Amino acid sequence: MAKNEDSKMQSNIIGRRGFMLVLSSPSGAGKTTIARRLIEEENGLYMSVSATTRPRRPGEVEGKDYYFVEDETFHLMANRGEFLEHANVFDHYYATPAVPVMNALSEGRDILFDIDWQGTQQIADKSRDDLVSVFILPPSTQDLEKRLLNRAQDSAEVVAKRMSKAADEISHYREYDYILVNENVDKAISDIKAIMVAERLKRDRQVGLTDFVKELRDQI
Ligand SMILES: Nc1ncnc2c1ncn2[C@@H]1O[C@H](COP(=O)(O)OP(=O)(O)OP(=O)(O)O)[C@@H](O)[C@H]1O
Ligand SMILES: Nc1nc2c(ncn2[C@@H]2O[C@H](COP(=O)(O)O)[C@@H](O)[C@H]2O)c(=O)[nH]1
Repeated sequence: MAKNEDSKMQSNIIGRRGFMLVLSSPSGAGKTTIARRLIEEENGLYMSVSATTRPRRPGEVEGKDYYFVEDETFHLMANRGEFLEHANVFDHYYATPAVPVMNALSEGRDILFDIDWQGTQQIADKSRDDLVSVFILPPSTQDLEKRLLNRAQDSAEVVAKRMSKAADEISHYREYDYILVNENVDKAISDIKAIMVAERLKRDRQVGLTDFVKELRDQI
């Protein structure tokens, strides 16, 4: 599928600061599925690759899905201030390396995050204006459990633990800018693309706007 170039063109003329597009949801609602498609289809959108102490799942690739690190390395990096946010989720540590994100934003690239509500709160505290947050709900609890089981990548015990935390995760939906029910993946993706188009046009993100408008007016 061709990548969407439309909203990039205006950025090239005026100059734009990137944003952080955060997806959160209870485990299994579909963040990873949606994120992979968005990265494939959206020009100018890049995935933030988190560091984690959780064991690698079959098929996961180091540096693409996660940076898999030992507990000791994780805490060393956290103490050195290398993370934009970090949290303990389902008994493992997860964190967003800060440098790639900061570079991307200033270069006008948008960054996609698949992180939990704790990380989203930390990013909102540090950098609210750069944040666009989307909370994804499953159509039903039964669907959520079915998706976790069908994914077939976690033990029954892990699935049960994730289901038991779902209500807590969902209780944070009010902290997000946009709420989507992921019943149909294509619809969820097209809704997020619509959000991105609108967010790319926000006046405050268009850093070259004053100069551009001045030039237009001077030409009249
Ligand atoms: N709209 C949908 N309809 C049916 N199945 C879906 C839908 N969206 C995602 N799935 C499936 O549900 C399972 C869980 O999806 P996914 O791994 O993307 O969830 P997640 O939110 O990233 O979970 P986690 O937080 O545990 O990483 C996958 O097998 C995926 O193919
Ligand atoms: N606060 C953060 N949460 C993160 C990060 N990377 C992933 N996550 C969240 O953890 C759970 C579990 O993920 P899984 O890959 O083990 O299924 C899920 O809710 C992710 O959104 C991060 O860097 N920071």
